[in-house]
Amino acid sequence: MTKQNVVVHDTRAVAKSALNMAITVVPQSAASKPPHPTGRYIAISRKKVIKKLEIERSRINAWVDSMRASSPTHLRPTVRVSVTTDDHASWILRHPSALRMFDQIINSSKGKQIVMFLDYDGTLSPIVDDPDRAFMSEQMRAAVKQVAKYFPTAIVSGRCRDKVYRFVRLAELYYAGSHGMDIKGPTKGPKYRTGKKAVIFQPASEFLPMIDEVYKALLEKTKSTPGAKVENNKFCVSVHFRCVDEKRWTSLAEQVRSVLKDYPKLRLTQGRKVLEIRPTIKWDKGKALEFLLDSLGFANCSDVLPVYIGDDRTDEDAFKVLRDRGQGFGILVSKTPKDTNASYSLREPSEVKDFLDRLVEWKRLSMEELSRM
Ligand SMILES: O=P(O)(O)OC[C@H]1O[C@H](O[C@H]2O[C@H](CO)[C@@H](O)[C@H](O)[C@H]2O)[C@H](O)[C@@H](O)[C@@H]1O
Repeated sequence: MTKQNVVVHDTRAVAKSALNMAITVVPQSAASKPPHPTGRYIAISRKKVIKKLEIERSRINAWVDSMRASSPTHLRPTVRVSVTTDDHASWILRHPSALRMFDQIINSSKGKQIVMFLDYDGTLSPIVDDPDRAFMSEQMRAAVKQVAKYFPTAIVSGRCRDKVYRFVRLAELYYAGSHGMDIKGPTKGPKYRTGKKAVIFQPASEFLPMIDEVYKALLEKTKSTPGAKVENNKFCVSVHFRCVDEKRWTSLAEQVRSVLKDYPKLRLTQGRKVLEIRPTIKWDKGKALEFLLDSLGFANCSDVLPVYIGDDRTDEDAFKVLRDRGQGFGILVSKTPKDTNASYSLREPSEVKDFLDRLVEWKRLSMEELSRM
């Protein structure tokens, strides 16, 4: 016998076994027999199992590498100057400042209803070490409140909806928490075109017990890593790397992966020094944006201009939806060049506030003008 095969009992178990290495090894002769009529089984070679493990490992390394690359401590000063000068100049040509292009943006809104979508962390509030202390300023709250007076406005966040509501505290907004998997309409304010009462939508509710379980398992698994923080976002979980010594990032990512191997219905995505665990359902911030437009009565309408402002990879799903629809535009909040589907850029939350203030001022003046006619 020169070769052995691995026999497992369905495709989901294949993935599970590949990660656990809890595999049944049988001789080639047995594995090559046709499947038993009552039990489904497939054979995979040891080579394939090893390949899967290698893929997993390189995925972990890729996450950690990209987190490192975006960490300012890893940019050598000499490199930083030359790279940012050239790259930034050409990037900004492709994604000009939304403040500088304000008049152009406003011109494209003629005859259309602007609908505002705002991410929370890094967009309305500055990034801080402690996720529980990511407060928005009173000035930003006032700006968002004014925006919501004139335009339907939604907060779309990876946070759990209740938590983001506690930070924002404005009842007149739509809130899409857990990356859009928990949507609720405003308890006050206009109902726009639909005339519907408050919207509630939770496409991943069946995952609640699983998310709770994985949250507890992650807490337990990562408690040996100083600085690691696990945040329960109701329909998803965040594992924070920000306060963890970079030397431990790979082992923390492996801890996360080792918990996840038992949950094939969950997947991992990456944000700003955070790994996010969420259901494999086809739902993201882009789908949430489309759902909200439909709920507001703007499905298949050409007289609507959705504007989405966000800073994170997960916001790219929404930027892409707008780009694909050829309707409205995304604004990326970033000081450094990044691959993005957004049309415009803003450097930081203070510029987001300036943009919102200008939008409100423009709307107020144009309404005054209309009333004088
Ligand atoms: O969609 P968002 O509203 O941008 O939420 C994405 C994640 O944001 C939070 O983490 C980020 O902000 C923290 C506070 O500034 C920071 O400490 C962390 O490093 C960032 O990744 C939030 O805590 C996560 O749960 C969200 O998934």
